Amino acid sequence: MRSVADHRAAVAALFPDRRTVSVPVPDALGAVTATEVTAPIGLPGFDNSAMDGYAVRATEVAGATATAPVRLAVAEDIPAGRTDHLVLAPGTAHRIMTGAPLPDGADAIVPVEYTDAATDIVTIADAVETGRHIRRAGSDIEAGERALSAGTRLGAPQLGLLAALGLADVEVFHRPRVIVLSTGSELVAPGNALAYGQIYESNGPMLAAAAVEAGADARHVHFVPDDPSGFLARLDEISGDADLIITSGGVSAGAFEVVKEALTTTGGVEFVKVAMQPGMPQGAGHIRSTAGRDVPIVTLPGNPVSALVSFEVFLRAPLRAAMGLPPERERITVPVAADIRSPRGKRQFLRGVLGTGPDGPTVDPIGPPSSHHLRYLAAADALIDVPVDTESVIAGTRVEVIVL
Ligand SMILES: Nc1nc2c(c(=O)[nH]1)N[C@H]1C(S)=C(S)[C@@H](COP(=O)(O)OP(=O)(O)OC[C@H]3O[C@@H](n4cnc5c(N)ncnc54)[C@H](O)[C@@H]3O)O[C@H]1N2
Ligand code: MOO
Repeated sequence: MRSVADHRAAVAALFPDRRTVSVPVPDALGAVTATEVTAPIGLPGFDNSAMDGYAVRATEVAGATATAPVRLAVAEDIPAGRTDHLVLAPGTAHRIMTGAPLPDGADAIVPVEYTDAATDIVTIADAVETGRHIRRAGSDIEAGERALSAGTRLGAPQLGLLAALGLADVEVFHRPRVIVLSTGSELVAPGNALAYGQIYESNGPMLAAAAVEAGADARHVHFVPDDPSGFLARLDEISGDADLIITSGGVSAGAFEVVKEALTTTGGVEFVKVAMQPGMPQGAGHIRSTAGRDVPIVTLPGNPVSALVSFEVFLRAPLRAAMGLPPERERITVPVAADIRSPRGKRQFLRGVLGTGPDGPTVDPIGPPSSHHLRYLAAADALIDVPVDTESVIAGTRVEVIVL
């Protein structure tokens, strides 16, 4: 049997080197910058008002109080969006709105609340110091400064900054397009009635969600029955648009193992047993489309827990690395709250729940080890990584845990 580490290396080797692409900023959510982004303009781009009010010379309103207000003629209205350069003549004020350009000569803004809001002669009942409520050009970022470092994951605020800088496109690492194809003649799409012996297809949406959660551009397509020629035809259809295909099911030892049967005939995919539980039967390689495209393919076992644990163990890290993202899952070593039995010769990834004991964090194994117990997988927030040569772990022993 192949070790987990060796199969991990085989899967990682399928991923091509990171590729840089330029994408429109609105489409870049979740991507990682491939290069540093330098501000092409300063922000703000011009001195402007931080308040709705009146642009003044601070010295001219220095003595203003409620009982001894200052009156100034309102010479201009400056709403945001005015693009002409204005000059504030001595002894006047300009009515100005938030974000509007500051007229030359003005050095402070009196908020409208401290005035009578007049449009001809404004009565100002409070003094303001020089510079008050003015947003200076370049006070957020200067043109030529670093706006984002290379390797930044683009979330909403980063996209906002890029847009504010007037950048239409951004250089990012290509996010692999992942397509998930489930196989199984027993499968029925959720929302339809089940006949006896049928089950709802859950691996497609689950694995696509796992890939999206990892950062990839992933989707699942409608499953196919256990028919090798139909399976190969579907693979060919989806291979034009995928950087990675993940299949589920049809890779173990019985009859009607559609994935193994079809891809053993075409070649290019190696089927192996990996010394782990769940997730023993695995396959990895490339398929060649009729259009001549070689697409990496990873064939996961059909048992739902096996499929998702296999994704965690083999696919999550290389997928993230391909997009410039760190592996992200934290590994901790904590005492286990109950005894564990583990199969000889297999590295076990057991579902667990993190908790707190009298001496700090602990992990509690939940559910049986067999790989159809989706319910316990859904309740777990950790995978307990039991080494291949360990057959039993006594409660209280420290174990390595992958925090989900
Ligand atoms: N004689 C042997 N039998 C099995 C072995 C073995 O070594 N010798 N390995 C077992 C192990 S371990 C696993 S894991 C499974 C893997 O089998 P396959 O990858 O061939 O998967 P299937 O047989 O197609 O399905 C297994 C199981 O999972 C259900 N399933 C499949 N696809 C989906 C889906 N998309 N959504 C929900 N559930 C799915 C399927 O109905 C089966 O119950 O083989 C063992 N057998
Ligand atoms: O390897 Mo299977 O994944 O144990 O059920």
